[in-house]
Amino acid sequence: MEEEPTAKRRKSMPVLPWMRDPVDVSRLEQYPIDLLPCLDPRLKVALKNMGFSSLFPVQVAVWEETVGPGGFERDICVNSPTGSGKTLAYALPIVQMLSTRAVKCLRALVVLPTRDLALQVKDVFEAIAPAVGLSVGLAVGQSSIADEIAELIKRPELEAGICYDPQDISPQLHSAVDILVATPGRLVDHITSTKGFTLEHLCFLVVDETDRLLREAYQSWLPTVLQLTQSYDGSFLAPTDNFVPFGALKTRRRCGIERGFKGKPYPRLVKMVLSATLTQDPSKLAQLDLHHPLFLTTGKQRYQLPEKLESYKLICESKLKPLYLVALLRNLGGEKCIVFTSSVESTHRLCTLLHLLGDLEVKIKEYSGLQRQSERSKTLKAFREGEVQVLVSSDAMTRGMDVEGVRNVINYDMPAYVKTYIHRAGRTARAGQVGRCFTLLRKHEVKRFKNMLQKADSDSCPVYSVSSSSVESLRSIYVSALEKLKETVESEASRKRKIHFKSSRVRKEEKK
Ligand SMILES: Nc1ncnc2c1ncn2[C@@H]1O[C@H](COP(=O)(O)OP(=O)(O)OP(=O)(O)O)[C@@H](O)[C@H]1O
Repeated sequence: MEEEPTAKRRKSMPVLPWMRDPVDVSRLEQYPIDLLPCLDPRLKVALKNMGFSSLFPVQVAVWEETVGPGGFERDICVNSPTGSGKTLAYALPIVQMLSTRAVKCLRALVVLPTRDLALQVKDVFEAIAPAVGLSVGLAVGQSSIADEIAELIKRPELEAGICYDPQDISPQLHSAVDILVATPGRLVDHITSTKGFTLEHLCFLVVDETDRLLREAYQSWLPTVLQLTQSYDGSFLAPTDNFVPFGALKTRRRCGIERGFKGKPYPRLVKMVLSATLTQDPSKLAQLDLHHPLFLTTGKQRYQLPEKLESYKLICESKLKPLYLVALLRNLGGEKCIVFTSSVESTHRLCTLLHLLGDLEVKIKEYSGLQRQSERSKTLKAFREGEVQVLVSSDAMTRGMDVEGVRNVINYDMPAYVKTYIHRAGRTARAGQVGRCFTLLRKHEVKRFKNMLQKADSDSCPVYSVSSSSVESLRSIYVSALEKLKETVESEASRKRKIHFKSSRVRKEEKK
């Protein structure tokens, strides 16, 4: 669940000086890839193969401040709406910078809060990095640690029949990847126990979904990474050694307006932190130990919804809420849709109930933190491929997920915080596409919802109505579906109790 500072804390919280003078990304236009200065032609081809012909504004802004005239002089903090293309905004400059590397070693680390997100980001790197001979690895615990190590570490070829002392071969172990996409837990596992795994050559650290990652300590992954990458040896690839014409790209960073910056050496480790709801809390940001950060944001408001998102509210009778949902889903006529609930339990209950109501001609699946990863991945794949049209999801899954063709998001339960609204709604209307977000409200929630939307710079949220006859027509099957739901939930609970009892008995017997 997203959390927000209370109004009192928000008022008293000072904004860091560098956050008061941001670069406004909304003033930039898309930029044709063909004209982008300094872009390796092989990457141009890779981007075209992805179907991209121009860079989005946030990607142009980051390019300007990194590969472009900004020259990676400062760490980059990006606060830009969901679906605005933040992944490529950091992936492209990193791959461009590493494209000239001579020796393979781990130079870029991207950390994400969940495995599904990490897989998604790895796919973006995979679409461009191989074009310039770079390899990308994944450390998320999807496979066994041994398999992961085999992918990440290159072992020397040893002669058969000879016994080697593992201590002797350790120095000859090398990274098999240039870029690593990781979740914090598995990253720490590799740091602490994988022979040959080292961050000593790291040039780029990306903390995506920063506010979410900073909220949870995850085995102190951040202090550990920072400690291992602190010493400066001057080996950073300063991009400004060769003069390059930047055309229309410009930066104000070279004007020397930043006090105390001139003459500072390049940091060996460049950090890029990004979110659609970047924290402004100084104590949280301090954990990142940013080097002269540059803040890139969109517009004046702290939170921004995608430009082509339409928000609607659907006011329902409390007891008949599921029927309003069914009526709404019928109206959407099989368009891809994500339904968000407030907890993993209600996700499961709602999904079961929708199946019991059995009135919809769409395939509905549950997607929540209560399920095994393999099950979740299977569901997500089916949703991506269009075999499943409706995903009933818990909040744990809201952030970052990029599924093509999601036209609608439904908040079955009203989100508690504006940040949650932003991340949920942001699963649609991505990359400049249109999308709709419906929020089911009980009468007493209407005012709170209105106040919440104002924080997201959105005043427009018309009422969406479903016909009362379509709700009424479902009443008769609803009563029996509710009874069946009760039975199903009880039998699942008793099955779980039995499994729990059996496994604790086995454990006790093993101890004897
Ligand atoms: N230059 C581009 N041209 C066309 N499509 C693009 C471009 N860059 C990114 N996209 C597409 O835009 C979509 C959103 O990108 P991405 O997932 O990086 O957004 P995001 O800003 O990280 O969103 P979130 O905050 O929800 O994580 C993706 O489907 C991606 O393929």
